[in-house]
Amino acid sequence: MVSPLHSNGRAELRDEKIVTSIGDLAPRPDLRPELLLRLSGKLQTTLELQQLLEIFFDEIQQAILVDGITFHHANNGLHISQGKQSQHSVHYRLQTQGDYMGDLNFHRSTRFREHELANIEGLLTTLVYPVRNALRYHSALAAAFRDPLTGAGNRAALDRTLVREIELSKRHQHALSLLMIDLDWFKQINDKHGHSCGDKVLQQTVECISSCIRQTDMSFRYGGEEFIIVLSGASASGALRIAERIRISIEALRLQGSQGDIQLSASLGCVTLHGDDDKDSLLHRADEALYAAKSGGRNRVICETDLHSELPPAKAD
Ligand SMILES: Nc1nc2c(ncn2[C@@H]2O[C@H](COP(=O)(O)OP(=O)(O)OP(=O)(O)O)[C@@H](O)[C@H]2O)c(=O)[nH]1
Repeated sequence: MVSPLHSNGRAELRDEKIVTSIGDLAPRPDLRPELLLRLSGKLQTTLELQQLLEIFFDEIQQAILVDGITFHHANNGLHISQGKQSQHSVHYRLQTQGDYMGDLNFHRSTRFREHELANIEGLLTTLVYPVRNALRYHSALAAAFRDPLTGAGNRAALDRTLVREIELSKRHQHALSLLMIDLDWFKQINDKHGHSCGDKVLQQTVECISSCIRQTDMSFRYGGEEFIIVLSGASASGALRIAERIRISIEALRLQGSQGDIQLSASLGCVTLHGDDDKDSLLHRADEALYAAKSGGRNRVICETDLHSELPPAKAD
């Protein structure tokens, strides 16, 4: 059912309604049937949420003047806006058969009138199922790029991200750093406490890493107990600070295994993009730095600059 909730007296004036299904909201007489038909047809041409809302925003202008719309999905962090956000807004929660499908706000500099709200609701009936299909498509796509055990990005996601971030970094001349992280003596944890305990350690490691980085930084599972962090905008010194923070946090984890406490530590390689780098050369240098951290005693961070400073000085002729 549609249940209005009015709240006035704040900077943003909001009305709130819930759209539960197409059946709840019958199209109103002052919406031309051909408009609804065309809108429905256009909304079926894409599964991309961004494009869907673009089409919706453009088309509804023929029935009602709206300055902007914003869509927000609390569970998967989606936030999309079209047009501009004005002082007045009306808010709808979209759901079908109990499935939450996001929140949609309509914005305007003047308050919406009753018959306009009725029109918006009529228009919304065309959007409910296309949004549901787009959300399912989005989830399927996200799952294809996620490691199912830890929720970190998988190798395919890493490849795509690195190619994109390297290109952006070169185009906009901002720094890009990468950390390669490998848990120390992980085989012994599996051997002593069992494989499922090892799995939990991997999950907690990813949680720990996520708590040390920004939401915009990206973490990936590179191999069994090996992870990559892509730090967009981070210089070598910034990346080193983050790497140390991760190393200390992993060492501080208190984990209980089937055979007693687990003392965890990790080794990290830290590299920063050079002008002539591509994805493979960057990963190769990170791997070298990580190898040096392992052979240097583990539970440490090695930067590529450390590697070079260890090289013997060039011989004078
Ligand atoms: N539980 C669990 N173990 C895994 C998974 N993937 C890989 N492994 C294990 O990770 C272990 C990696 O062992 P090694 O490569 O010898 O590395 P390590 O014991 O950490 O030693 P160093 O890296 O040299 O410090 C192997 O025993 C793999 O079976 C997984 O998804 N779950």
